[in-house]
Amino acid sequence: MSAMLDIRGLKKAYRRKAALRGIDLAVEEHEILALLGPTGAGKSSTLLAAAGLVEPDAGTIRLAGRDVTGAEASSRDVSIVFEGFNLLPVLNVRDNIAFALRSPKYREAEAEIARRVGRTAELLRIAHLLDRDTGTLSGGERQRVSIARALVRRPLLYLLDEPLSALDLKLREGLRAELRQIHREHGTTMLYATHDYHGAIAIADRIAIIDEGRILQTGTIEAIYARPAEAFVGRLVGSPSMAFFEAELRDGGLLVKGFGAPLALSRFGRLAAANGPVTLGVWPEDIVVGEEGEPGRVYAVDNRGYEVAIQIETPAGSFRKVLEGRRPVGQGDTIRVRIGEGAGFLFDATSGARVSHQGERA
Ligand SMILES: Nc1ncnc2c1ncn2[C@@H]1O[C@H](COP(=O)(O)OP(=O)(O)OP(=O)(O)O)[C@@H](O)[C@H]1O
Repeated sequence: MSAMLDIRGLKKAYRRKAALRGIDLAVEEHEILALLGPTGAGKSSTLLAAAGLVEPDAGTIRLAGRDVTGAEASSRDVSIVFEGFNLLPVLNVRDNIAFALRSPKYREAEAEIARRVGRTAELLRIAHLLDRDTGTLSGGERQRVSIARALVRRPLLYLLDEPLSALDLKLREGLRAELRQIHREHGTTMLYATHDYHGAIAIADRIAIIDEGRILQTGTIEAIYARPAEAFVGRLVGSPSMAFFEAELRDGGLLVKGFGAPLALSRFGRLAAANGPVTLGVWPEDIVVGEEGEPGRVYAVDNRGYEVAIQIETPAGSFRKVLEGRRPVGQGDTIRVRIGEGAGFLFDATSGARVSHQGERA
């Protein structure tokens, strides 16, 4: 299967400051790929380059097998939704949504346009706004109209850049479900940029993690959980994200700062280094909080009614974890933590690259 969008070695600098440092990214046909990364990671630049709105310094971009690296934006069959709004102020909502369908490129029949606009407006719950002036809309309404403008077309690829950021939680969840519904019905292909982990896993088939202009890892969320490529991946995924502990490989064991007994190394599989400082990363779900194990202190408690999110401090590092129950622990409590059997990954203390290889063949 060839990719719908295939980006190789994409580089871009703005005023000699590198924003993209060799992006490799493939979006398969009919998939939703989330591009997940913190602010300034290069998400928008990647999408703009794919749309032909930013000229790359190096690399190639292929769309449905065709090399479009130097091609005009208008010749690429993509639809883009940006954080900023792209509405035409002189047209009402209906004509904004219909705009692309009336362009010389599409020139759909008016009856077909009316049908598509009506259906899309219904999906996005803006049917009651169709005759309104775009200038009179709220931020959330404008964003929905903007998404409708993109979705009314059937391009090869949708590029969505934080499309739901201006919406409140309920609307955001509703729209996410609707985007997935449109995806199911039409087998669309989407590249969806976001800094929101929950949003990414809720909508995407696969996730590509981006930081400082590089893709750190691409895969299903299960695959990323099973084998995070770098410590930074653990910081970006999970809810809460990965717990990190300062540790040291010494004499065939792992000494974790402040822990009584060393951890056996067998759990970590093949190791790249024999001795020296490492970072132990553990998914919070694999840390047991209770009566046994190493000492820790509850630093903060965030009550959520039926569960609590707590921050726990240990001599080797602090981490967040969710516990069930109304008030299982209180702020300032001394507790014990135990790292579950076979859990944890080791990362290079400086570069953050994973140095343990559990579950992988030597
Ligand atoms: N037109 C521009 N001129 C100068 N620098 C830019 C320009 N566009 C982006 N940058 C810089 O390039 C880097 C990547 O920006 P980009 O907008 O692609 O990141 P992002 O991941 O989309 O961030 P955000 O989530 O904040 O939108 C940042 O350091 C940004 O400041």
